[in-house]
Amino acid sequence: LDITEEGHLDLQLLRLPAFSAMSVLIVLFRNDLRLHDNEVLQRAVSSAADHVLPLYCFDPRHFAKTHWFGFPRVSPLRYRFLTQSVSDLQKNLRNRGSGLLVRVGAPEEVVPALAKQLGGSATVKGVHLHEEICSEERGVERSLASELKGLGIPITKCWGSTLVHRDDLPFPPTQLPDVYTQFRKRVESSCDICPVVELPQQLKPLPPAIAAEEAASAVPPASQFGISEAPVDQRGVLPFQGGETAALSRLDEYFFKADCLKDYKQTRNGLVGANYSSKFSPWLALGCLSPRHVYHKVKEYERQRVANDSTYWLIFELLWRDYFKFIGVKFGTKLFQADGLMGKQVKWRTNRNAFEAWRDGRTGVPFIDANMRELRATGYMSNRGRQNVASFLTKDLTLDWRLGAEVFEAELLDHEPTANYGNWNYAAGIGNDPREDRKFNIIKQAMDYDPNGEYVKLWCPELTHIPSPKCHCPWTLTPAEQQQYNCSIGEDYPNAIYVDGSWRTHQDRRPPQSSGGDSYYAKRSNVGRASNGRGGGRGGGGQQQQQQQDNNGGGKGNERRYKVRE
Ligand SMILES: Cc1cc2nc3c(=O)[nH]c(=O)nc-3n(C[C@H](O)[C@H](O)[C@H](O)COP(=O)(O)OP(=O)(O)OC[C@H]3O[C@@H](n4cnc5c(N)ncnc54)[C@H](O)[C@@H]3O)c2cc1C
Repeated sequence: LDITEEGHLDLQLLRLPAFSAMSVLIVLFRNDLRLHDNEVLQRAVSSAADHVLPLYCFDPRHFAKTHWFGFPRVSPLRYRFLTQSVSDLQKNLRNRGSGLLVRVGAPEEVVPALAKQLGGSATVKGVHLHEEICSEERGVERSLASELKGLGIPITKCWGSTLVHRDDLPFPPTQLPDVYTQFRKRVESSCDICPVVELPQQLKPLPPAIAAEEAASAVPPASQFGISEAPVDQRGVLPFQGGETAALSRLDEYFFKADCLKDYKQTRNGLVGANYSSKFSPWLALGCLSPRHVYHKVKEYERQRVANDSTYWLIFELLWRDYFKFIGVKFGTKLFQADGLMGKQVKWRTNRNAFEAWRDGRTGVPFIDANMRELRATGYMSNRGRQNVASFLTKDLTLDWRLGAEVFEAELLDHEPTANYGNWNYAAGIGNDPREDRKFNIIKQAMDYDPNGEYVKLWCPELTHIPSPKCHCPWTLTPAEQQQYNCSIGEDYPNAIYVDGSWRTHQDRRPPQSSGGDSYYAKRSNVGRASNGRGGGRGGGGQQQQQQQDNNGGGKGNERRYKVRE
């Protein structure tokens, strides 16, 4: 017999098999793949249950086809990021005396089967999970709840993916303002951000009956879902590694080691390099990083180093993420419909050749091609790039915006249904705020944000010898220039499938100065030195300017500020 120092019989050490007096809570992980700030896990481990069983289901439906056009739903890169995240979670749970059972199947089938295996409601006292927003995920929650009801097992849901808790909103989600600025101001003036939830160092043990299966369980190989191995491209802005461990280390690197947060607002629209923006999005999307944790780290940075426009702006951007999540709550499946949030009927084209040229980075418009090739090769594209390729697809090619959203869904490491489809609604001019309906001048954008052509040449090496700004509009090259720059248009690099009349004025811009001081980054960091103190760069222009700065695209607003500051 195992007797503890106090002389009590230790049932745990006896390793008794599952019996009816033992109680278990199942924690179903979905897009909350972390231990920090995880309320679901915290509630389960502080409950009266003897055992907590963390579970992740690889649901084959996630790896099937996209809804409208039947593209493969998850790219190899996205799959790799997911499996790295699940494996990291498993490792971190094991380090705290727990573990993660990984099974393949739909949660509404896997969880009831597991509950029965453990002894049904006599043993399993509940299933805990984070609540999701969109229709598919909510459908899973409903089916799961109904299956478990049949077994007499309750399901408990928690809200945990936004910075501002849904229950703290100063209005019901159905009355979410249609203008982001109004949402932001009301939230800023009346909401406190919840503190992060702490977990004990030692978690509750797994049910003994499952321990052996858990020890042997691992993420399924990509081939199980017909997904090929992910490529590695050294040109990527960051070697994105899935999981909470990498997420927390990226936060520490960006905020504290490289000290980039103080310049974020000036650098966030850059194109090449790891540190111009946070790159938190892939980890936020899978819940490897909690937005509340990011918020409290910003506050720590502000106390220790500096509080300025940039530190504020990162929270401002996280609120955009929240805004789209609450749009998802308010508008439901409208987010995914051709007519969008506004129910606006637009005659979209579906020209296959044009779409494939866009998707594959062969449009002959370098700024578009570079961005699409980066997405394909790395699973990431900058916000500036996303706005331009989305505008080009919907406003220049007038192709169905859902083609673009589904390509992004398949390929973006950070795909979140609300952020992805919400931003596409705005780009296509069918969102809930008509002021977000903007057409980007692709050549102006390319020349403003990539004045030396560094970005387009990184992803379209065919253009290497063409000086800037001509590298942004190769269709203007004479035959002699094509020969001189070793790039035959139509052979080495595609003919442009579309050239907009409004690009002409920018095509004739003079080449940039060759001094390093002309680069986007140099300009931006000089601007950064000028602003100090929270809100310092904001109040001056009155209501109208503020509205422009709040614009999701930052297109027109940002361009204007950029010029003024120059
Ligand atoms: C057509 C289109 C589709 C998009 N799809 C997604 C998507 O599926 N998932 C996603 O996270 N972002 C999406 N975005 C928003 C934005 O492009 C990315 O969040 C950003 O580029 C991620 O890089 P970062 O983490 O370095 O951003 P940072 O500039 O460092 O911003 C910090 C965080 O704020 C949030 N954020 C910033 N801008 C937005 C925005 N416009 N909408 C929602 N959240 C925002 C993100 O969580 C981001 O990680 C999309 C934008 C467009 C135009």
